Amino acid sequence: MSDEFRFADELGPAKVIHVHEPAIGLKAVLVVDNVAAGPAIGGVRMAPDVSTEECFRLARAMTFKNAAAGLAHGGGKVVLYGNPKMPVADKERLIRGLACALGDIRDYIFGPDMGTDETCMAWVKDEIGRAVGLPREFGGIPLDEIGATGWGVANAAEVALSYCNFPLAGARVVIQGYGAVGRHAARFLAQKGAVLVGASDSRGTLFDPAGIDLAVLDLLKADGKSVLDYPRGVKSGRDAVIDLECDIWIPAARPDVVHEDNVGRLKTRLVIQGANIPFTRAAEEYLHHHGVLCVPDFIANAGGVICAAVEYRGGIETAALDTIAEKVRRNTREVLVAATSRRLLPRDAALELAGARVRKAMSLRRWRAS
Ligand SMILES: NC(=O)C1=CN([C@@H]2O[C@H](COP(=O)(O)OP(=O)(O)OC[C@H]3O[C@@H](n4cnc5c(N)ncnc54)[C@H](OP(=O)(O)O)[C@@H]3O)[C@@H](O)[C@H]2O)C=CC1
Ligand SMILES: O=C(O)CCC(=O)C(=O)O
Repeated sequence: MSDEFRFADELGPAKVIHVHEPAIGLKAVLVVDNVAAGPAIGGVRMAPDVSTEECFRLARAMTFKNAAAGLAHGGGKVVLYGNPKMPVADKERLIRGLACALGDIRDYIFGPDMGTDETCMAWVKDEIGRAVGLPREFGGIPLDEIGATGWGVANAAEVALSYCNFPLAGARVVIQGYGAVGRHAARFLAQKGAVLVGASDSRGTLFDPAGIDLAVLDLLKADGKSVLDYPRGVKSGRDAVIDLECDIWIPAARPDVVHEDNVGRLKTRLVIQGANIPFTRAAEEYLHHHGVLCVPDFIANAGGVICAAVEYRGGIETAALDTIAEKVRRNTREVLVAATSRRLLPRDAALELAGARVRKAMSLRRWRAS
């Protein structure tokens, strides 16, 4: 029993489901963490090296994110083993197979995450009638296409800057993981006068202190190319993104990229976490003690799931963007006020805020763990 319940604590997880269909090479894990506030929403992450532990940690982050945002949803996540860039017919077969396997788990609502997008969600909706982050043609709000999470990240950055000693206009930004979250965060920050000086992807890092032309980089990425194909700047390995000097550093890729052994290399003044669980606690503590403000993931990157919740209730894109700005700004302010006035790690202030809401929701349910 101890192995199956190795992640169990007073909040969850409610269900851990292992999906295996050898006939189509389908291997996946669903973690439904906590459903006190309502059915869990959280994306499907497709990558070759995911794990059950990563899935649990991401599902827990969704529990806190959804509670902090005041959504009528608990937290969950799916990891799907495979290369997200596989031929589209193979990917469609896997996603449709996954949807069918989990069709009866009604307390989980599918959404997009790394390696999946609105097209994948359309396949899920077609199979089981239950998905968010859908294409417009299905009446959805395509959250990655409109940059819902990047919009929230940019709003969090604006609020956080009132706790830093520099303006957004002219601020040098570095993005680790120039994908759906990263490129839109760069776009919204650039609209406010910030300058993208560095960006990385799975293949390497680009640095151009003169400022990267977002339109040129976006075209390259849309064409399946790398930041390394950008015509100017200095190119290096993907890990080098940690060393780039900047004012705002935004992780927007995989977990635990910054940890106690490399955090000392960061040369920045503000971190806004676009990715889920991108820094270890030890790294956040290090930054805190060195005066670098770090806005935690489940506060800063809630834009995507807020958009998904608005879509789920039949709302429209402008309502989603307004709701994201309002909720992310309010939560960022609340967390930073608590953190500065009580000298807390911002993550601890955020956990207090979200944890209290989860526990309150649990206390109102018949079945509760505490
Ligand atoms: N999409 C959303 O709305 C939300 C996403 N998030 C989180 O944001 C993060 C990014 O998600 P999303 O933008 O959707 O994902 P995407 O797949 O769209 O983009 C991920 C980016 O990270 C790069 N990347 C992948 N692996 C690595 C690596 N090992 N080192 C460096 N870069 C890497 C990819 O490179 P390449 O282009 O070469 O593939 C790509 O540029 C994830 O943590 C996700 O959970 C959080 C909230 C909502
Ligand atoms: O895509 C969704 O439904 C929710 C977004 C998500 O998974 C996340 O916030 O990490």
